[in-house]
Amino acid sequence: MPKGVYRLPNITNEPIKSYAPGSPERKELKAQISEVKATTVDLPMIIGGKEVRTGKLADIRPPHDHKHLLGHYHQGDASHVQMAIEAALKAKPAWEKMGWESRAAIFLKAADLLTGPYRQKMNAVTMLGQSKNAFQAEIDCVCELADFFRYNVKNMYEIYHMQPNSAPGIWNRTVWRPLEGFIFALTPFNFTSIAGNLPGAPALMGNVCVWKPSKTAVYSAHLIMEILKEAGLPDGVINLVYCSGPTAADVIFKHKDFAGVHFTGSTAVFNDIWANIVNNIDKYRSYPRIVGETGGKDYIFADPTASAKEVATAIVRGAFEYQGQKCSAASRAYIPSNLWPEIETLVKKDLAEIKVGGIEDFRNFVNAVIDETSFNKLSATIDAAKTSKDAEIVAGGTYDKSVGYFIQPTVIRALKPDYITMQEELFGPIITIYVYEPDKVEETLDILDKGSAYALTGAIFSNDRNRIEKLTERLTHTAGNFYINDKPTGAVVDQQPFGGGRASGTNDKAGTVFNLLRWVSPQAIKETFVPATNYMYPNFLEE
Ligand SMILES: NC(=O)c1ccc[n+]([C@@H]2O[C@H](COP(=O)([O-])OP(=O)(O)OC[C@H]3O[C@@H](n4cnc5c(N)ncnc54)[C@H](O)[C@@H]3O)[C@@H](O)[C@H]2O)c1
Ligand SMILES: N[C@@H](CCC=O)C(=O)O
Repeated sequence: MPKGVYRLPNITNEPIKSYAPGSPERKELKAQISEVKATTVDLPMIIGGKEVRTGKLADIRPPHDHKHLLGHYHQGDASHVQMAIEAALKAKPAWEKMGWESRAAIFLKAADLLTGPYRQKMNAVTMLGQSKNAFQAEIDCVCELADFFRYNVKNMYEIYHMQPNSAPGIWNRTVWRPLEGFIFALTPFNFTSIAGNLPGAPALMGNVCVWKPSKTAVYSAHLIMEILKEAGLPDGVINLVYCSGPTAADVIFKHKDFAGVHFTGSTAVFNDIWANIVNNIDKYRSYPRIVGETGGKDYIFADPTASAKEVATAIVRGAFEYQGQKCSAASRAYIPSNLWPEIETLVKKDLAEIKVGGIEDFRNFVNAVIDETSFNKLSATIDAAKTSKDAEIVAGGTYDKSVGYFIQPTVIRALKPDYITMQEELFGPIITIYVYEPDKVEETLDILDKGSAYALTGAIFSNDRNRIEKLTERLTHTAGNFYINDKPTGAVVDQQPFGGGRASGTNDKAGTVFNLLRWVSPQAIKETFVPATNYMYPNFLEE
């Protein structure tokens, strides 16, 4: 237990390195990419601190170069999920007794290992495994993951300082207890930082976890475990299993010690999870915490006074960075007809310059989409738009999977505002534009508001302060992260707390106190210094 009310080290956002030609970090990263590419790894599950190999191997291949083998991972089954739960529950008593400063030190050390000796390995693994270019990898798997680990510590510290008042003669205290049972962290492919944060945040608060990563992000998940182990995380606090989502769900959601799920992924899967938990509600010791950040159909709305160049740049960056595989990616835009001809020309000019290809050529702005399933869905969407009377292809529209899963950045113009790609999340480098008449702003805002089930991110562009105020008010419930004159992607921990409402999730804002509060069950303690010795209160006495 701590003997002192310790102050934390100063915590700031991890600076982003540039990887400009000639920079030392570029040279180091290229060397790491070559090394990771030349090595064939064999990745076990990690349960109770032990490496678990099943011999049932699945390939790890770069999405941009699917003939190349990076290695294998060992697939588990229901018995491994059960083992992971048992290992977590075994580790729980010692972990929850450990002083908060030791838990904090482990995650602060992990952040320093990640941003120091492991920086370029983590970048290389994420770039090769998830097809991210150097900049996209750096902002995700290094900077954002380190920010999550560090700001979670700062936020835990603030939570622990949230203490009640005490009347004379008593001392009231709040104990920020971890939850009873274990947490299930179920993570997506697209952000290594999110994958590390979902088990990391509950663990920091004293919980134990079973972590099932996406099958297309196993390599970076395994490296996060290595770093946490080196940082001193005790065995069994986080247990990494590789099996299908439904296999894990079937064991976990029937377990009496299931205490909560920390999920990021698609809305359909989250709905399935929620229903599964409801169906098993009688089995649990406590009401489980359900935290899920899910899909988006994120928008750009340009007002007739907006700058065409600024809107065009936001479209190109917002829709096509990381191949549009950000939950925040701009995937629908409402553009006034007075600006459209200029915006169309500018977007086409940028897209003519943009290079698409593998991650080793650092000039490539767009890399491959995550897998063949995604490639097939996106190429079918493009083909449907080509033949639809309600849409036309403005730019891109080609694709090729012979070497990697490449989809050319594509702009579709919807000729009616409810065309399918204006409503549904695609998760790829495709944006759909609806051109509206400048005298129809109000009607268009209604279409935007009701046109999709999601409310994750949104951006407005305008050069008129009164309109900015009106648009901000009118669109209040359409986005958990709302941008004025900026693209809707690239939220930074501690600056733009991230998460959305409606079908986009529970909006618990990763990296903040709001999220961490979901992983604790506060206990109020009242201690009386001189206890009462007479049961009577004065009002019962005779006159
Ligand atoms: N709101 C956010 O903060 C945020 C951030 C990143 C990604 N996302 C969303 O994530 C999605 C992309 O990621 P993805 O393709 O990895 O998502 P996904 O929903 O396909 O998978 C997420 C995780 O759930 C598992 N899973 C899949 N089916 C399951 C089932 N039936 N039962 C239990 N588990 C199951 C997967 O194996 C994976 O580990 C997009 O919809 C994107 O918008 C949201
Ligand atoms: N936080 C990221 C999105 C994470 C979802 O995939 C952003 O703001 O672009």
